[in-house]
Amino acid sequence: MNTTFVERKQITEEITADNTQLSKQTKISVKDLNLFYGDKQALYDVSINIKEKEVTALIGPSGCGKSTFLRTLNRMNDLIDSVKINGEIIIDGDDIYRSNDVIKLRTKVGMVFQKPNLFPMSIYDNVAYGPRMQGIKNKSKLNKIVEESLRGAAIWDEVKDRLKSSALGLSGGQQQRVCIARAIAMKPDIILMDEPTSALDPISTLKVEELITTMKNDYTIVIVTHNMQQAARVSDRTAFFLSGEIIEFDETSKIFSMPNDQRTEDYVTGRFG
Ligand SMILES: Nc1ncnc2c1ncn2[C@@H]1O[C@H](COP(=O)(O)OP(=O)(O)OP(=O)(O)O)[C@@H](O)[C@H]1O
Repeated sequence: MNTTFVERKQITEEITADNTQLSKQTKISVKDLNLFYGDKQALYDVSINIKEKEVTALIGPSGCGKSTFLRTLNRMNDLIDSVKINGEIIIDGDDIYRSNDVIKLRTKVGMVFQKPNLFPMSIYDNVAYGPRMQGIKNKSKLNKIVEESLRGAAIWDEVKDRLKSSALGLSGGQQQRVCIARAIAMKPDIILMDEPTSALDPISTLKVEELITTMKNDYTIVIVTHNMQQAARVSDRTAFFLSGEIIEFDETSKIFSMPNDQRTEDYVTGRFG
């Protein structure tokens, strides 16, 4: 078949656009990651590609290394002296353990912890804290960031009339959403969540889950959860960890309905763990 130059150019552009789309999809690429606490190995040859603007759930029994793995993604384990790491974690083309700019990394990769950990200051100051540390002093700029972040965390309407009140006066569920707003205020690309609803009541849990589902339009989210229903409800892909290894990583619907590995099936059906 003879194609004209214009047709060939168009086809090439389409293929390039497709490839760009494909290469854009992996946000975090982890290869052969091993982590040791002193002599004790906690992660074994972990390799995984985490896609952008998706929710990836990390599941597995207690002590299997989910939180340890999550913390490698923004180098939180660097804070522990005995930790040794080898392998590769590439985020947006940068090997994060070869670069020394940990502050930049933690700006790009925000984190929300198990228990709300707001500072004993006003709601406004909690959310404005990070941007102020980055040197933003302009009042109207800060107001805008605080409002956008609280809106982004689906808590604006509940707190807009009490921004100057102590954040610690909020309910646990509200505090956790302000923690999410505080993470959003740093304009991250990736948000890591370590069992973000385990300290919350069922209604607050549902609100945070709804929030996570809408947030994936803007952020890549990696969440550790012990709650199988939660993983099934909020995530696109799920990684099953066991004894420091990833046993299986696939679309969440597959992991929960037709896993490849018997150990995954035993875990998701509650036969162990
Ligand atoms: N700071 C530390 N020093 C030494 N060992 C640690 C440290 N943190 C975790 N470990 C060990 O590493 C292994 C993995 O722990 P990790 O907390 O990552 O597991 P997890 O899957 O997140 O568990 P859980 O679901 O109970 O939170 C465990 O054996 C744990 O005891």
